[in-house]
Parts: sequence; C-alpha cells; structure tokens
Amino acid sequence: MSEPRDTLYADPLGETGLFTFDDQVARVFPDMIKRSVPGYTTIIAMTGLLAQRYATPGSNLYDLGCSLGASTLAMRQNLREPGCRIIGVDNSPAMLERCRNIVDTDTHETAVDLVCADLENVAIENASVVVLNFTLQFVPLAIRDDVIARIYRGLRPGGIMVLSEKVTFEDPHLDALNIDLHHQFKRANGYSELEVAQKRAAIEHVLLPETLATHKQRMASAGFQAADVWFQCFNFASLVALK
Ligand SMILES: C[S@@+](CC[C@H](N)C(=O)[O-])C[C@H]1O[C@@H](n2cnc3c(N)ncnc32)[C@H](O)[C@@H]1O
Ligand SMILES: O=C(O)C(=O)C[C@]1(C(=O)O)C=C[C@@H](O)C=C1
Repeated sequence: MSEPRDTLYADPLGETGLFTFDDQVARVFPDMIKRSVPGYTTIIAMTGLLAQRYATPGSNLYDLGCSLGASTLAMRQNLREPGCRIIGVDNSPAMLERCRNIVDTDTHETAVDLVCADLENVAIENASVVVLNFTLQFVPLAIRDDVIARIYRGLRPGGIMVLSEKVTFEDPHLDALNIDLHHQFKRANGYSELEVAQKRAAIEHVLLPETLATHKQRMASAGFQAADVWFQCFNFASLVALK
C-alpha cells in the first residue's frame, strides 16, 4: 500500500499556525519527511549500521524523538548483540500510537519499549547508542546543553551518539544558498511554491537550527572524545560523537 501523500500545506491557509506533530502530520509523516529531508533514507539505514557496530551485549539503545519508529526499526533489524533493549521516546501521542502499531508488525527479537514522554524527562542509562534523528532541532535552545550532557553521562565508555539536524551556516551567502537548494529539492519532490512557503512559515519558530560548530562545541563541552559529520546534503547533516 502506498503511503498517504502530504498535502497539508497545498491549499492557501489564512493563518499558517505553528507546526506540531499532531494526528494530521503523523498520518502523512513518512511521505513528508522523505520529500522534505535530503538524505533521510540513507541516514536511517546507516543509523542501523552504526548501531550494529557500537551496540554492546546487555546495553540500551535510545531513539529520542522516534516518531513512527524508522530509526528504532533500522537498529532492531541490524542488531546482533544479545540482551539489548531499544527505548523509543516521543512526546507526540499521535506519533507514538502509530509507532506502536508499526513496531508490532516487526518480528525481530530485540526488546523495544516505547515511551510517550518529553525526552528531557527520560533517564538515559547503560546506553551503547543514543540516536536523535531530526529531534534536537525541536528542543528549546536553553535546555540543549543539558540534554547532550545527560546523554553523555548515560552512555557506556565506547558508546556513541548519532545526531541528525537541519543546520545553519555562518557565511550568509552559503546559508542562503543551502536554504535555496533545500527548497529546490522540495520542489523537485513535488511540493509547490505555496507548500514550501507555508511550511517554512509554520516551522520558523518551532524548528531552531544551529551551526555545525555549535553542535560540535556542545558535544566537546559535554565530554565527548570526538565528534564529526558523517553525512551531509545541503543544510541537513548527521554527526557521530564518541564517548
Ligand atoms: C522530525 S521528527 C523525528 C523523525 C524520526 N527520528 C525519524 O527519523 O523518522 C521529530 C520528532 O521529535 C518529537 N519530539 C520533539 N520534541 C520532543 C521532546 N522534547 N521529547 C520527545 N519527543 C520530541 C516529535 O514529536 C517528532 O515525532
Ligand atoms: O525544513 C523542512 O521543510 C522540513 O520539512 C524539515 C522537517 C525536519 O527536518 O524535521 C520538518 C518537519 C517535519 O518533521 C519534516 C521535516
């Protein structure tokens, strides 16, 4: 069965309103994210390979902001170590309810716990892998340092954090270029000018991107030994940080 198409911003909306992860968004999310985030499918698949490499027996793997469980399932389908547990966390009841149904249809054996909560309230412990794929960008700026520091403390030595984000660029020309290329990518995927513009207005004060330098600095301050970009396409990047 094909995925429902995202047409949420196709018609003129008097007031755009703020973007939220409600039932309407959850319903079309697989189509929305694939047509909106360059490299999304690759990032999810490679999250599975990173998890396979860094998971240790008896450890926890966290998928913070799990939405419909794409990263949870990529990890689960690639894990080889015994006694692991994947903990998917999302504060959107609409996402988590759908996520449960999707995970239930997967038969791989690693245990999966799905928790409907703010990630800032979930204890991170005994972790080998912590994934935030396009989630930190929605967390208030004031608490991001604390979130990353708590993840660091909850990781076993040798564990990793994978962080995928929309990013900004220090140079104004390169920033404008990458924003424009992203919009061109969306139009090439069938979104109209109006859809791109209305979505942009809806996420403007909700999705707060930072520079790669800010992310790396935060990871270093939290204690991570090393962190760098392993994937980037335009203004979307994924980093891996090593404890
Ligand atoms: C862009 S989606 C993530 C996509 C997902 N990781 C994937 O790769 O398919 C962002 C998700 O983060 C969730 N989220 C945002 N802020 C959160 C928070 N403070 N705590 C938990 N979940 C949060 C949203 O509900 C949403 O489902
Ligand atoms: O920047 C955009 O246009 C986006 O749609 C990006 C983005 C994201 O990065 O999470 C924003 C909201 C939706 O979750 C899907 C994609």
